[in-house]
Amino acid sequence: MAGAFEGSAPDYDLIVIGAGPVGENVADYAAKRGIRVAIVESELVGGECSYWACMPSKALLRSGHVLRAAQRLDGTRQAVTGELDVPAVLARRNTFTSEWKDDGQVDWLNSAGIDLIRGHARLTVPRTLDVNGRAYTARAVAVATGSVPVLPDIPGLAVANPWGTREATSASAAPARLLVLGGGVAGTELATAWASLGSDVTLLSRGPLLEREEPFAGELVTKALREMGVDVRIGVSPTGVHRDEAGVVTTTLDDGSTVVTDEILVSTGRRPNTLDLGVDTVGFIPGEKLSVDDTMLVTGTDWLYAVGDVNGRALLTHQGKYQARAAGEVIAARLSGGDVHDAPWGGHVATADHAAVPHVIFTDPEVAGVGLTEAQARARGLNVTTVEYDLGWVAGAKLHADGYEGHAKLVIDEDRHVIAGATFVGQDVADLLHSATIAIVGEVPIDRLWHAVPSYPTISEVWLRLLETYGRPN
Ligand SMILES: Cc1cc2nc3c(=O)[nH]c(=O)nc-3n(C[C@H](O)[C@H](O)[C@H](O)COP(=O)(O)OP(=O)(O)OC[C@H]3O[C@@H](n4cnc5c(N)ncnc54)[C@H](O)[C@@H]3O)c2cc1C
Ligand SMILES: NC(=O)c1ccc[n+]([C@@H]2O[C@H](COP(=O)([O-])OP(=O)(O)OC[C@H]3O[C@@H](n4cnc5c(N)ncnc54)[C@H](O)[C@@H]3O)[C@@H](O)[C@H]2O)c1
Repeated sequence: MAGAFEGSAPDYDLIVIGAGPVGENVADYAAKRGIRVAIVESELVGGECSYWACMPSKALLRSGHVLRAAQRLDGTRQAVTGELDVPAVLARRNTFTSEWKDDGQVDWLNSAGIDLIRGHARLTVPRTLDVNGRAYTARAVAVATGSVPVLPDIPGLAVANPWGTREATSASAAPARLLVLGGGVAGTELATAWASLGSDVTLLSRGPLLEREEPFAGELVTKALREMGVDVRIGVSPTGVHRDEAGVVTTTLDDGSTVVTDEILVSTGRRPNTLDLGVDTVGFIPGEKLSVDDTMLVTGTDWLYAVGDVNGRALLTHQGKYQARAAGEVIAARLSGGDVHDAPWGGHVATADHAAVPHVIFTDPEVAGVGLTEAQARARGLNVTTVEYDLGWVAGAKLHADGYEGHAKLVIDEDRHVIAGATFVGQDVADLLHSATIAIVGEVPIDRLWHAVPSYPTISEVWLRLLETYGRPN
């Protein structure tokens, strides 16, 4: 491999482009194996998740969740009679973003022995990239540049100065009226957050909410949002947007109606961040994802890796970090001539991306899913049975909230007699999800699950109820 540098030593063994959660983990896991690593970052070390996505959005959501949970309990309801203190919630959110400063993350890079190069990186020739006009060489390069929001082509939208998810997670005050465009994960979470913080929210969705989930998830979230006062409009799309001189935004819909708000949030999906990255030099179309194998090696190369949102496999921090652990270690192993464990479920592959991607949507109720929905399983041709149970009938759930509303569903692969997918919707179900992830990744036979006894009285007793609904083995 040294021949690629015409006799001169490369600057690094590995250069990672993008110091989001994923890039940081690629660098860390590679550096721990003793190779020389640098990371390039054009904005803040810590990436989207830390400053404009996961952390601030969850901080914005949490206070409303806690207040409503208290209001659902007789006895506690009487003790909690006020409204949220919005400036205090926003100030608490700011602490979770470290006030949008990355000093702590930079200290961690230093302590991990990873060099930081500030600037925008572009691939130029194999194993070489340009940052601020200087060429850096490495034996391997890992791209972890994340994703960027998609702005739909709606007349007037771009010039109406819309909010993206960055503005919606970092705003310093609640707009009096907010229109949210897009009924996916970000749209439903941010509609919940800003409605909790006092905004008068209208949520527009061209299809059912959360359509990649089991249908009951979107139905329960729609009902709950409406009960919170959100005007959820399904099956409509904007035909035009106009912001007047006073800053008021008027959005015209295809049913002829108009919505007047102070801000419009666009949360209509994201695309891989590859537009200005030089990916054409490795045969990819700028703006499209970098396709990879299960070790995150980019198709058609033997030195370039793509990890996290940028490879399009799962736009989630924890799943990207899982890929990063595998990629960091396999890069180090390949560069140092070590053993490579790339068989399915080996230490150097992200096999779970295909079978068990856990995700939690922090609406109220929470939506927690892993593996395949029934529709996805049937589309893959699996021979499946499903079982469902009303979480409101579980004693542990009744203790969490008076009139608890929630639902659970398992998708069972009958040929392998294991769980292929699980979905839980309800208050406080997020931490229940990992039990299902373990059952799917561990391919635990259904019959054996009868020996995994949930504690009484917890929400996890829904596992027993689901098994009883499915039927006890002979
Ligand atoms: C509103 C919102 C809420 C979310 N909430 C959750 C959640 O609760 N849980 C969850 O798991 N996921 C959540 N996500 C998804 C999560 O944010 C992403 O999956 C995660 O940030 C991806 O990490 P990454 O490291 O791949 O990319 P990013 O976090 O986007 O980091 C990429 C980094 O690369 C840098 N960069 C880009 N191009 C270059 C370049 N050419 N040169 C140098 N640096 C460059 C960027 O500045 C950035 O710092 C949320 C997303 C949004 C939008
Ligand atoms: N809790 C979490 O883990 C969390 C939270 C937020 C975001 N995320 C991640 O970020 C990713 C992006 O989130 P997102 O909500 O932006 O995307 P998404 O794909 O979840 O939802 C986008 C929504 O916008 C709609 N849409 C797309 N184009 C449209 C158009 N032209 N007009 C009207 N509606 C349109 C889609 O039908 C969909 O309902 C998600 O895939 C998710 O992985 C995760």
